[in-house]
Amino acid sequence: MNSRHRHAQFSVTGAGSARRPVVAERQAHGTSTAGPAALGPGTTAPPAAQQPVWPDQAALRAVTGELATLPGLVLVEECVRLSERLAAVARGEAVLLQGGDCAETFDGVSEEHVRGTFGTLDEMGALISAGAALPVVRLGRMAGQYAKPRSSPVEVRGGETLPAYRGDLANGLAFTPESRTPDPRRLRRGYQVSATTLNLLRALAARRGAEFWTSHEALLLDYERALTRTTASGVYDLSAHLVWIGERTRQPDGAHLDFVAGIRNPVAVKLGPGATADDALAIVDRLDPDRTPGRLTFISRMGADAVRDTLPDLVSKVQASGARVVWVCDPMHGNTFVAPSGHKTRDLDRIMDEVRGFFEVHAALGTHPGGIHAELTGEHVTECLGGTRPVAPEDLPTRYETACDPRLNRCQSLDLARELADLYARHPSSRR
Ligand SMILES: O=C[C@H](O)[C@H](O)COP(=O)(O)O
Ligand SMILES: C=C(OP(=O)(O)O)C(=O)O
Ligand SMILES: [Mn+2]
Repeated sequence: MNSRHRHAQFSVTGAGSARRPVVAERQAHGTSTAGPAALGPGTTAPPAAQQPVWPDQAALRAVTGELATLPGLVLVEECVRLSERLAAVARGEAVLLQGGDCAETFDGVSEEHVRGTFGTLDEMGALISAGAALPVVRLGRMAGQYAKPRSSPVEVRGGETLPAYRGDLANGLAFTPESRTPDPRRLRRGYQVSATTLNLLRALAARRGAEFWTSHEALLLDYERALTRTTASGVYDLSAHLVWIGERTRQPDGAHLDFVAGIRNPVAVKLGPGATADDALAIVDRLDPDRTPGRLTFISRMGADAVRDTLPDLVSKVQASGARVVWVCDPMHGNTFVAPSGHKTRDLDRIMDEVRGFFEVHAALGTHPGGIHAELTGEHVTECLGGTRPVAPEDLPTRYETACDPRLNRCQSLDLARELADLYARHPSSRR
């Protein structure tokens, strides 16, 4: 990874990000409204939170027009097959393992990096599969995870204020006015590097005759819409097999839910500690009106302190609605804090605690803990604390390379997988 990613420090307060109400982001400075491609007479575009403000609209139109003519990155039949695999997860017959960088970077696409994440997910999957005695569906946060929602629209360093980094699809990480100005040509580069990554992933998966799927947050709607195609089987976003909507953009009347309601890919939505059962039920009605197992995944990211209190009501009421969604635990985003050194970090003990809480909730309700969603890398970075080869607070500067959130390194990822294997083996619904 490029040295410019080292020592990334954040002036924004990371500790409370899980507690920030979703609506607070809606009117944030620097947020533009991106409407649907075509609107009927008298209709208005739903507001889109967390969009970059593109200064060059003509360049944006040119790039999105070009992307709209290019082949999709994935095939419709692949998306359909992933829906079938996720239906098995929803029925309790498989486990979902979703992971990868918080933010992929264009410069970070190397064979070593892609192999590292792929191999880590593969090893984790083998461990979890053995513990659960179930097949594991491997889904990378890869080949398109290039857009980031932010707590603050700006970053302040040494008295200078610039737009926050919103992912390589929007602007650059370097703290200069040129780099931080959103550039629509990045959308084309994002398509190209996603294709490069996918090419390698397909080769790695084929070598083992394994299935591997791709996913990213469908945040930057100009990009997602440009890669959406109307096919004989319906409308699909062919930028990835699965796309998800994040905690900051799941407003019921917002453009992001509106977008995924219109596509047939399997989709996921993050639910933070402020989410109510009514919020979840409204999302079910909107995205999964036919109650199709595999269509909708909820990614719970409550935080270790909240998961045991907040999750039961959501799971039981969604279950009572007749929906058979996949429940996945993201134990990363509710457990973020800033270390005294200024590094945004997470402690593996807290991550494990949230995972255990997630399993306890499902054990009490008799439902299936569908899987895990983690930010991780195969490299030996020092971004999260703890583990059997422990990273201590003083180690954080050694290899802190993430462009956004702290990732588990390979060793910490395997620690997590061993814990999951154990939890599945002991879970009441386990086949053992
Ligand atoms: O993954 C994403 C981060 O949690 C999100 O971008 C917010 O991070 P921030 O609080 O550093 O802006
Ligand atoms: C921004 C992210 O998560 P959340 O929407 O849960 O905050 C993420 O997955 O990187
Ligand atoms: Mn993240």
